[in-house]
Amino acid sequence: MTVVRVDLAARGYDVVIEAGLLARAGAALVPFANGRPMPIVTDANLAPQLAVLTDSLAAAGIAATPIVVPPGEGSKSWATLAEVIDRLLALGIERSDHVVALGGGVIGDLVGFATAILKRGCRFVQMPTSLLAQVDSSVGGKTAINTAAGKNLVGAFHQPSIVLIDPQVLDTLPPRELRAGYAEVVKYGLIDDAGFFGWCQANGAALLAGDAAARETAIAHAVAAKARIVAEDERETSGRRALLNLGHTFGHALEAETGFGAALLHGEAVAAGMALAFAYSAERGLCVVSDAQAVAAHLAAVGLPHDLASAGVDADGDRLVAHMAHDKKMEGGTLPFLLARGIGRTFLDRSVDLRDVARFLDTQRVPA
Ligand SMILES: NC(=O)c1ccc[n+]([C@@H]2O[C@H](COP(=O)([O-])OP(=O)(O)OC[C@H]3O[C@@H](n4cnc5c(N)ncnc54)[C@H](O)[C@@H]3O)[C@@H](O)[C@H]2O)c1
Ligand SMILES: O=C(O)C(=O)C[C@@H](O)[C@H](O)[C@H](O)COP(=O)(O)O
Ligand SMILES: [Zn+2]
Repeated sequence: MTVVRVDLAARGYDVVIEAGLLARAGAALVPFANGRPMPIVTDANLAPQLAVLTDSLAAAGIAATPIVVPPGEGSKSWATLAEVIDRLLALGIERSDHVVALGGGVIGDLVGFATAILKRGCRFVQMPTSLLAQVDSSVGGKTAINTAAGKNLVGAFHQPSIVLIDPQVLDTLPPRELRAGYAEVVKYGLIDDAGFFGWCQANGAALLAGDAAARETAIAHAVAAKARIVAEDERETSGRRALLNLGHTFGHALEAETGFGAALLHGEAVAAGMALAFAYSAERGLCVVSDAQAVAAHLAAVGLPHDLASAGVDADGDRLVAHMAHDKKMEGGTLPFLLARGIGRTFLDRSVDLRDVARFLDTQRVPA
């Protein structure tokens, strides 16, 4: 078992990583139970995992009330948020109650936001079941839904009380989803840890082929890295946490362009976005071309999008930049951009002109 502490004083919490934890989660959840049935929000693809969890809770003397929403990014919506909140209110939820988020990043972001605003703040537990959620979204307290104007535009910082990660549940995750989550693993190397990018180059294929040791190493490494960054800059005010947004300004624009859905998953968009951020950094003379090539080559080698064409996007630069207008990093009309001086040397560049980003994107475009 690995335990990583997210050190946020009164809002601090443990992230527990242990193979087989789902079946033992009931005992771990006893301190968070209140004598009434514990609500578990999950999606319809996770029926087997929900059954294991409810059995484990029952063995610990805790009844459960499942709330099942449709799978996919579409559930990060006003409609599903309202449905979840109404169900929780109907259950008579109190502020000190815990709601379990059992699922991928969609469930974690949705439940985190629902509990942030219910009665001005109820508690929640993250039980991430996708690689992306285990290495990134379950830790750090960013919660949100999407709106017609863009990605994650309505949300709150709301930390969970505990994060329970069972790497074994990844055995049933579809390969495409595993790959998408792997993009956020690679991100940690590109941000500030060139050695870990080297680890990814050496072990990424094994991880994606199901190597349990490789995936546990990646999860523990990613969680520890994210916990450190979040502890330094919980609310993304100093610029430190913004590093976790590498590839996301491009990526969110690609997600918006493709309709926030199965055409391009979040992790896939981030993969293409990171490759574009490195290509743009190389074009601006900030990093050597061979670093940008190494990033794109690794993403391509594991089957992830690594440019506009492989992301399935042929929109022009102006159109993609228009999607960036709502980016939450926007300050006084300018958008600080995550660029890189090399692998493991990401920084926030406040001198980027969005017209130049549009021009760059046009150079990357391969018209159909
Ligand atoms: N809050 C944050 O810090 C943060 C960080 C990264 C991403 N995100 C958000 O996370 C979301 C993406 O998360 P995701 O990639 O987990 O998507 P997701 O929640 O849609 O899960 C991916 C798919 O895999 C299925 N699934 C999940 N676990 C499974 C399992 N063990 N076995 C079988 N199927 C399983 C789900 O039903 C879904 O169809 C995006 O909305 C993104 O914006 C948030
Ligand atoms: O935790 C963070 O901080 C991140 O930026 C992690 C990202 O992987 C994640 O996709 C996040 O939701 C993006 O945040 P946003 O502020 O750009 O909506
Ligand atoms: Zn992300």
